[in-house]
Amino acid sequence: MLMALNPSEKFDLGKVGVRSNICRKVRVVAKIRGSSNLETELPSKTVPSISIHKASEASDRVKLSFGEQPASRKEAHLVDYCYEQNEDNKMIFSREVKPLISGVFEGHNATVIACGARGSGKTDLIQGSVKKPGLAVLAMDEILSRIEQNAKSVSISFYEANHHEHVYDLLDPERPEVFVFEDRAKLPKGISQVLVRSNSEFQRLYLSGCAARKPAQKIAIERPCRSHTGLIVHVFSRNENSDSVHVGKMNFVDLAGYEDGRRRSSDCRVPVENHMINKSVRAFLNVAHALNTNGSHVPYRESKLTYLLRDSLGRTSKILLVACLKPSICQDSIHMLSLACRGTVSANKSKSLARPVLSSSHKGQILRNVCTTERKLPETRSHLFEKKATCTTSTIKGRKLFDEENQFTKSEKASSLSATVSIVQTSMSQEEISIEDVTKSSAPLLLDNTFSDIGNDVESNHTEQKDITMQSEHHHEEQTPGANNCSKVVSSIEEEDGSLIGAHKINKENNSSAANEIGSPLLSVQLREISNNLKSLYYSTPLAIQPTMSEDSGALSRSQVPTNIGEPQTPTNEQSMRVNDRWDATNVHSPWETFSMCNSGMKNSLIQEYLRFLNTANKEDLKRLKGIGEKRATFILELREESPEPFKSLDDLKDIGLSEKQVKGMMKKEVGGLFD
Ligand SMILES: Nc1ncnc2c1ncn2[C@@H]1O[C@H](COP(=O)(O)OP(=O)(O)OP(=O)(O)O)[C@@H](O)[C@H]1O
Repeated sequence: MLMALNPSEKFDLGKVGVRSNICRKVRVVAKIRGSSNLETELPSKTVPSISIHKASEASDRVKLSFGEQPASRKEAHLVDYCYEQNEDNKMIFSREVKPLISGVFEGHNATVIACGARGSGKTDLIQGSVKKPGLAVLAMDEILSRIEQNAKSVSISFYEANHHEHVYDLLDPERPEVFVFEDRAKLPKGISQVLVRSNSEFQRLYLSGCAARKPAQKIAIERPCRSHTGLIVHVFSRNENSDSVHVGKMNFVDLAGYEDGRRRSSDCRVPVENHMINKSVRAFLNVAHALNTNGSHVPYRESKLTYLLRDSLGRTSKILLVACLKPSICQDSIHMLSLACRGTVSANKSKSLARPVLSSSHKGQILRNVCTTERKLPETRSHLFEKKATCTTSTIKGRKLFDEENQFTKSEKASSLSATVSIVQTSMSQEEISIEDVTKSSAPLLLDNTFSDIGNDVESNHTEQKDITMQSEHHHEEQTPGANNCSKVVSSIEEEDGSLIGAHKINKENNSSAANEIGSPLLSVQLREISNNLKSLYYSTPLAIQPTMSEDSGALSRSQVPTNIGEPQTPTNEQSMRVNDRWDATNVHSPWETFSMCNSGMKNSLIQEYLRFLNTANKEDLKRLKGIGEKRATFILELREESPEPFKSLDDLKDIGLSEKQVKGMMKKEVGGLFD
């Protein structure tokens, strides 16, 4: 049962549409779909009702709440407007989409995103039917009528992305998988663009594209596999030389239906696709949230699709997010609505309510902050770890939270996480993250995953530091940014102890001036250095590799500094013990284990060096890498224009169209080449 507003109250056209969305970039509206025959037959008592209350007299914004309870601040969801069952696509089009079309002709990209639970009417909204056309069809009609007046032309692209985020071209009868790049004109390459002259032509193409996804969609008779679809409408004009010039584009994204990732299918399995699909749905909502809260970072890289559409999801684009709701309200609908309207409170107010949805690059920043903090603190490394264990009230709360959920078992993990949470709070004060918000979050899975990722990242970062520090003792401090950080940690320890400062300082100065002169040395040269480093590690004792801490201060002792890089020696028990003291998380006893540790350090250094190379090398040098040709090198440079350090992990190589397997193959080839 819906509590309808007085229609005259609702359609105060002076206040609706984009005009009421002054501070926020994304307009968020809800749409309650019509009831099917079955739903109409259900007695109203069995269907929880949606209550719609005007948020204030001055605007069209409404609060949605569910069930019989009166709307309180906690349970109400604020949206810019709510379209009820009797309000059809034509009305939504004229009030919401038509104003965006004018913007496209003026050069502003626009995006309409439909999100919601499964079966909430997203496809009905975007695609519609022959009798009741959807927003995309109505928009195309409008665009086609305008291009004639404005001497413009229009083409379309249509794609589908599955739960692995593989993108398929729906306008190509073969339905091939495409790797989508953008060229300098911001046009997607690798996906068909078909010129459209009339609406009938468009409908034929669009409907055949829609039909093309159906057979591949079915994985089981009862449960079609979920996927996202996207239509891009490109508007062009002709310049005096009759060349096509891209004016703007409009995207219609029909996101796959959200379904609780823990829900089991009829054969009692939890489908893996649930988790994957939900992740990319959330990526869109996280982008919308970041835009609406004026976040300093917009997490486009959380999903391939948000990255693909980033120029239509930017701060100058016009974005409409429609949260589709089933008339019979369900938990999935409420969850989606709560995520969709996170940023609607107000640009400023919502900052304090913002949940700590952390993107991978935020995590990267946090990890860098961990390193920087370690470097800056005057304490020795061991003191530092003690410090991490004593945390502020909120970090203790945070640790408790995760301990309770058995996210972390090792004490180091817990203390690393605590340190991370406290650093999140200091370094990301803009977002005002509070642990209470974490506990109250209506997206616990997301947060759990995010924080457990951070925990893992922090831990691997520590491991990486340990490994790299071993190498830094062999005067290769300049090898990687990570190694740099760690060597500085070692140096500060040395300074406290008063020993070795001179030698290291000279060495560092030499290295840094050499590095400045060289700029970005060739990867192969750097890899060779690491390779030589490995050789020296082969021929050194574990003690020589890892100077130990003196027992009371934890500082490096002069007597334990490696002086002898000669014949291999079997470590004594005492030496092994010291190794264990130094790296208390590991139990290194045998030469084999020591050797394995060296290898893992090598691998990390190689990866770091490879990424640094991608982030800094010039085009010609990039093309010397296996698997990087002219196109990819150009694309890498473009990525670097957008963000100075686009490659933070090997996973980021997916952005240049390389699969995990291809990346592994490339790394193997690079390393293998060293022994030629
Ligand atoms: N306005 C409407 N009136 C009556 N029934 C509707 C309406 N809109 C959608 N439906 C019905 O609701 C069901 C789901 O619609 P639709 O396929 O559009 O949802 P969806 O959110 O796209 O689903 P999915 O999450 O599976 O992609 C369909 O059976 C459709 O017929």
